[in-house]
Amino acid sequence: MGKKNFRGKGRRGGGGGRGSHANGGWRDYPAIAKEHENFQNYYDSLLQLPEEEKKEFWDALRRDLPNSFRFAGSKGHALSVKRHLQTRYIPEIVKIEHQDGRPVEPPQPVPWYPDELAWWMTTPKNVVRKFPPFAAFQKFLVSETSVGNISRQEVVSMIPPLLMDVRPGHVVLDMCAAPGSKAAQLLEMIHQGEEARVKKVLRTFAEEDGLVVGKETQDEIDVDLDADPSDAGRATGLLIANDSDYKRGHMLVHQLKRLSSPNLIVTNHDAVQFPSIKLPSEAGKNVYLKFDRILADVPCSGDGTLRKNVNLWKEWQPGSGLGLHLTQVRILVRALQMLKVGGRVVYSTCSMNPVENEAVVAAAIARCGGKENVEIVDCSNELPNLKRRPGMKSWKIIDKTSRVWNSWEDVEKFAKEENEGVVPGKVVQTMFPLPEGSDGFDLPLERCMRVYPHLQDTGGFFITVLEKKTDFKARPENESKSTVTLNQTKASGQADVVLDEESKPTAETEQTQKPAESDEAAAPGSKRSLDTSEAEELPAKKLKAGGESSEAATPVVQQTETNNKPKKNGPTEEPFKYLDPSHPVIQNIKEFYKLSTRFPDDRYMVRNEMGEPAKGIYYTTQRIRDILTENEGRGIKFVHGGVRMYMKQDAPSAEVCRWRIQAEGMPIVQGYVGEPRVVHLTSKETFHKLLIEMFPRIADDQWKNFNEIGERVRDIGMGCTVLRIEPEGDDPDFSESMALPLWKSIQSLNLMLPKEDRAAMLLRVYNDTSPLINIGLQKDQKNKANANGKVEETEATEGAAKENGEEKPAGDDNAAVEDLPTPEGME
Ligand SMILES: C[S@@+](CC[C@H](N)C(=O)[O-])C[C@H]1O[C@@H](n2cnc3c(N)ncnc32)[C@H](O)[C@@H]1O
Repeated sequence: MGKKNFRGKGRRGGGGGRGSHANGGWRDYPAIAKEHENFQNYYDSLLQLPEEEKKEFWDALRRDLPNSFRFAGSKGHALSVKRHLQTRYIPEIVKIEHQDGRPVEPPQPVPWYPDELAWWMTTPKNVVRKFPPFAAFQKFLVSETSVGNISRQEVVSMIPPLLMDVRPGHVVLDMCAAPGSKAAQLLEMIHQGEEARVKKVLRTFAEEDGLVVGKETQDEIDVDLDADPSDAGRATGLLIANDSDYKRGHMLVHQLKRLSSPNLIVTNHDAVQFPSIKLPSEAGKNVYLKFDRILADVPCSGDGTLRKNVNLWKEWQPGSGLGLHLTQVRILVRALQMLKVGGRVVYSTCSMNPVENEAVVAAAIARCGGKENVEIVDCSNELPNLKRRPGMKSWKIIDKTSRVWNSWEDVEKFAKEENEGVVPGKVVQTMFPLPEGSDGFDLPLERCMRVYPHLQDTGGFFITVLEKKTDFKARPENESKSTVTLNQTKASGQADVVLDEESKPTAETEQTQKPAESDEAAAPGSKRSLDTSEAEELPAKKLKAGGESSEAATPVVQQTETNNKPKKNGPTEEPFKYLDPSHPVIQNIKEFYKLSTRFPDDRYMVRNEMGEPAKGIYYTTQRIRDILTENEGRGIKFVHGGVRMYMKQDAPSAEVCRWRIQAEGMPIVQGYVGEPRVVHLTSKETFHKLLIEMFPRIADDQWKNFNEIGERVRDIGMGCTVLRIEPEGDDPDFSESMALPLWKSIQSLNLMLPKEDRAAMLLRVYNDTSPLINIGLQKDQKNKANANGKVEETEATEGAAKENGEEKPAGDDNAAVEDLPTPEGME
């Protein structure tokens, strides 16, 4: 391929070097004026950057954000997808030139991300999307993103999970998780090493159980079985991904489902009142879940995202962050309460405003009893290549009228002397740095981390890692140490939401906690919402003690958030009902697939009130089973849990199990499926045929076209089988072992994979972008063209037609519709 210039409507030439050109020279549409006097003045005075750095800071904020992505999924798989970027796409990208002849900068690894699994390039997303020379690369990005192998994520957003130190077996909560890019990283960490561990364990009893597990891999040799040993190598960790917004919660489910993890639960709660999750009782005592790691990536004003959300240049308001401060503190306090001693909370925002950052950290630590109870972890040795600045120790507050306040004392004075006791909109004491000499003044806030746009060409971001040193009872919010009378705070909506009695639906207390904090068992369903977008709208209130209006009696009243609107709740979710292992369907599945008795059969679950298998059977970890079972009827809003493992299917005869293994459940169960239901494939060519052809025929000797698996697919019984792909040879594009569901019917075979998965594999393994061939449909069309109307062949299926978006053809009722299933997600 020769050199390629940009051609197209948006072409302007120039720009594009990392950090060197104001707009990259790509854009054609009217630019938003990237100016905001107040905003600039505030941050200039706040950050106190040296003059030359100040310019770099603002120049960076005005530039397009680099286009970044992360290779996701298990490490081995992620590395193999990364190899394609390096060997196939980068060599082509470097041939592309700007109009002025400068070469395009190819994607480069993000310097601080482990294993070079995160990459970025200066060419903006919209250019890659629109310009023909990038077409193949764009296809690769889209295809791998659609199947979950690539996560399009801003680089700063990748930092918090990396600082959480999540290990296999950990119990993790992501309190504000939607849309889920950080949750996906956390889930990957929980599963780290699982594939190799499971294989290592399977190998130990493979011979005894008559299982063929293939060659021993290097990963298997290297893996540490002790990292998560208790469940035959399977990951035992748990991620609860929560978001208070129901719709965003579903985006979260969509994003995380692609990882097919039985270790994931998605919930829909206000993080401030995240409910205590009950575990099976121990010695007659109630036990509640505590977390090893919690991510509090809280809602924020987002002024660090200016490069991505250019509208913020217009929309930024002085005091944008003020309305969120209290919610942020409450979320962080709740996180610290739910943490195990020794556990970590990572608090992060995409805001640069200390009122949402250091002030929140300081206020939360103060409520939790100070630095003896909660330590700010020194992370200076972590991610050494990440450039950052220390957290601030002093700052000013700007209110919504642009008035700048140096201290809470000034605010009180103004309120009392000039404003009839009313504090300027939403300003509260905890927003200010602690005065010298006060408790907590020596908190090492410099350990907080600030990422500025000009340091490494990113968005602005704030991260702090906190470690719980001991159990504590959090101080109620209204127990202020302020000299200001705050006894009206209940009336103004500042009641202690975590601890208050009315939010407890049951009389249960957490026996795992010290008695002092037993009231932490906050319950679901409390009436109080703290959705801050609503709180932003609240008018300033003026409250007077006892209704009187003398100056001396006028307390200073902090305006805070209240709740007057309903939460964005969704419909009631289907219940989660676990099946008894003796259920005839489970027995039938075990028998048909000759499942090893070592595979747990007490973790199968269905999603209907009857508790009977109807459409799908899901699988979860044992811990999730316990959680979903114990908390039934406690009002906890679980919106997702479990991996679909078996789907109901029309079967051609009574001997064929009507429950086929679903692709997403396959990695979990495949190693335990008995040889009678396994087909071993080793050749790249055979796999290509199965990927590109839907419903390829095996009847009339056509099984001979299937090379090494021909005889096997001719002889194996009908129904679902495990197709184990065990590449032979040293072709790096065809080197990954995998297991996929293959359906055998009388006349044909079909890989039970959604179309986008087939297309992604064709692209990845064969660099093939040709369309899929639906043999079933071709046959059907041939039949219809047959003027006699006699349908001689039965292969064309309703499912196949539907899969192509067609209605079942009229008159086809005569056709003996065969047993070909259409994979889920193909319709
Ligand atoms: C900064 S975003 C989180 C981004 C996410 N962690 C990620 O990496 O994709 C903040 C999220 O908090 C949610 N949210 C807002 N208020 C909340 C509350 N009180 N409790 C829980 N979630 C909340 C919002 O719906 C939003 O999805």
